[in-house]
Amino acid sequence: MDAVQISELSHRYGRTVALNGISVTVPRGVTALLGPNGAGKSTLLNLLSTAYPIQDGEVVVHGFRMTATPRLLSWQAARKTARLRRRIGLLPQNFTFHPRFTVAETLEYAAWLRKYRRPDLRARIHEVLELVDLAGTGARRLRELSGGMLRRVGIAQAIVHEPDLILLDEPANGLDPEQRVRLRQVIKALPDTMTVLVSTHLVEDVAALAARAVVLKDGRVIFTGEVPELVALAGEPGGVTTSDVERAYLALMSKADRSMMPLDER
Ligand SMILES: Nc1ncnc2c1ncn2[C@@H]1O[C@H](COP(=O)(O)OP(=O)(O)OP(=O)(O)O)[C@@H](O)[C@H]1O
Repeated sequence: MDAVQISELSHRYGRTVALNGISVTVPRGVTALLGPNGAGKSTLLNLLSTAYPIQDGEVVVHGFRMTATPRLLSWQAARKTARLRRRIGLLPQNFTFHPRFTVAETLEYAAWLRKYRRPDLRARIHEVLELVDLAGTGARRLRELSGGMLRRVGIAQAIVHEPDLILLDEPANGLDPEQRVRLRQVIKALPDTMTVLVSTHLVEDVAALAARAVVLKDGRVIFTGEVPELVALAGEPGGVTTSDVERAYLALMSKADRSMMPLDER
């Protein structure tokens, strides 16, 4: 059974329909969540992370079922959400922590927030810093770090409590090319027991880091499957280089645009 199962999930902000009844499954490993601005990527990640309550539809994350709950949460539902939250790690789009915190303090705080208690927390932090290519930086203050390093601290705080599901919202946004490459290497090296969903609007991220992709447009899923299947949609057999994926992505977008036009204008 796939790690994450999403059924008929919808989300509105007032009159804006951000997600329009999407159904999709996500297996373990790295999946790219691709789509243009406003497609609904952040909304989906916020719903999966339990940051937003579910309005309509259902999500099952590693065996935990989440559905719309009445405004007045029962204490059992609140406890269930709190338990699930400990199994999830989120790097939001605007991740910040206190600039005077050291890297190690930031991770200790993130672990405490998730009620992750281990007598050997220091050893876990050491292990995580190695994983994100920040070994030896535990005593440095966040304000001294570069943007790329901060982003890797962001990934470290998302995985320190050994979650099953990691949600990374546009982690490479605004980084220079070298830092982007480094960040992708870190994401690719995450343990394959984890389910990692990485949102991006950069097609090059997909070719470089994910085996699978989910493509969203206007709150709908317009593709889900292996990256080579996405490339094959462009009608050309072959590799999964950035330009292959880019061609396929553009073909998919224009096909989706056509399918939303009145019939006589296609
Ligand atoms: N808090 C909000 N209030 C009102 N509308 C919102 C809010 N957040 C998102 N939206 C709208 O919902 C739709 C989906 O937005 P969302 O941020 O999920 O898309 P996205 O794919 O993450 O876009 P981006 O790549 O720009 O972050 C957009 O039309 C957006 O304007």
